[in-house]
Amino acid sequence: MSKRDAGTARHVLVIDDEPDIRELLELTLLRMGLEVTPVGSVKEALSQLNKGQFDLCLTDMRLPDGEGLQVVKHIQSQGLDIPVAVITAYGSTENAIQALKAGAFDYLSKPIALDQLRTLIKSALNLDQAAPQSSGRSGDASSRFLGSSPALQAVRELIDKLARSNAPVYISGESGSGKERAARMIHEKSQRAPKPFIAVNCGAIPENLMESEFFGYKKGAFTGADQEREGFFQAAHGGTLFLDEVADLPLMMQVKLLRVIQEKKVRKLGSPAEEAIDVRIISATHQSLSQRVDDGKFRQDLYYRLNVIELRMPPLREMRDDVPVIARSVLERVSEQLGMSVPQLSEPAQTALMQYNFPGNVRELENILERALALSNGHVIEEDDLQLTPESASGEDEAFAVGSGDKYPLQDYLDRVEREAILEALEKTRFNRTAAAKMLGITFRSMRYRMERLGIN
Ligand SMILES: Nc1ncnc2c1ncn2[C@@H]1O[C@H](COP(=O)(O)OP(=O)(O)OP(=O)(O)O)[C@@H](O)[C@H]1O
Repeated sequence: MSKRDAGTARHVLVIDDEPDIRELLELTLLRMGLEVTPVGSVKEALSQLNKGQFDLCLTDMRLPDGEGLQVVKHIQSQGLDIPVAVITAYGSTENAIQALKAGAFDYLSKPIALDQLRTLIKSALNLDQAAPQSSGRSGDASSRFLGSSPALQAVRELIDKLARSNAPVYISGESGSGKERAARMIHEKSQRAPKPFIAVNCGAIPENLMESEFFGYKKGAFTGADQEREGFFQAAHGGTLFLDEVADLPLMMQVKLLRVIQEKKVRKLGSPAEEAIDVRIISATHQSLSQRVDDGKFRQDLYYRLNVIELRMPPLREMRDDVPVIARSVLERVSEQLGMSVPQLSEPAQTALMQYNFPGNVRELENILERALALSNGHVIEEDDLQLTPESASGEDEAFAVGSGDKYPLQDYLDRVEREAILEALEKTRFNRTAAAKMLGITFRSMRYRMERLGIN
């Protein structure tokens, strides 16, 4: 049917009972050089799926003999490798989310905007890409998750599944547990891999700049806007936008974000026109987002939109057996950077690490090892070089450890107290030195000096 390359045209199954809409869909797809089989019911759809070879399925949600959701579920249960997008009634968020949860690739709301339809089709079939699935980087050590504990295996499996969808993903997990790394992996394993992955720390953008940073602006939109600029959404077009620390978004921005996600359109500041965007949203925070909703700090409607599928990153203490493998890889990387041979971990050092609680997770493990390497003789890392804080070691969390230690010499004792206080503040502020200094009531400069003196990295 395609006028361009009939032999290789991709085949789309279109399911809609309204003749006008079916025709509109069919025409648009044909113009894109695709082959189309239009049907009007769930029954016909299932029978076509059982006998035909399709590259994409586009289904209305409400059909005379059932729901589009049945088609989505059929495709999943039969293990058919076909992306399926659903068409939902205007404003029916529930339906869209239900379909995404059931495994739909994406959704379109009625009335169907043709630019959005085309973008969705291109994204699903990867029509823009010269080499689909060219995500060679997913196997790189830099983007791999090390470890073989059941918790991590489950994460890997879910990442593989999520990479085949366009659904928003919410990644929960403690600070330093690998949330950003997971987001990158989902992107790199997905069809979006050749397009940008834009990571944004929502807590780090001043509130007054947020709108222009996210949506871009036209020249002259405000004083100082001397040239047009793209926002994060435009920059991530075709790819993935990773909203880290999403709980920190101010409420005013939450409303705007929700609108963009719902409409799949953005408007630059100072521009009269909206532009269609095709961006997959992955969000993360170390805080409990549902608690933020309960506290009235996070909009429930946005929470539902973002948290369509949740990926929970396990804390390192739930995967203690993986600590040696991860530690080895960190030591290899750091020693290579320093141009030295890879040091060994002594038995007691390894045991101590495996028993440690790691409030800062893999990132803390990396910091501990980098510091230990500097303190060690360069060949073997001993337990002492690790400088693990006793109150974080497993099983010793009740007592404030410094209190019970030796008070002489006084300087050592005071250093231990100071170190405990600083580490505690750092842990509580997710290793944000500025916030930790504030909590301790000292200046940032003094904080830096004290950390340096005590060898805290
Ligand atoms: N399983 C793993 N194997 C190897 N490295 C890992 C693993 N998990 C995390 N890392 C590494 O740990 C560090 C912290 O990970 P990442 O930045 O993804 O955490 P995060 O949860 O996003 O942290 P934050 O909450 O502070 O933003 C990174 O250097 C990452 O590469």
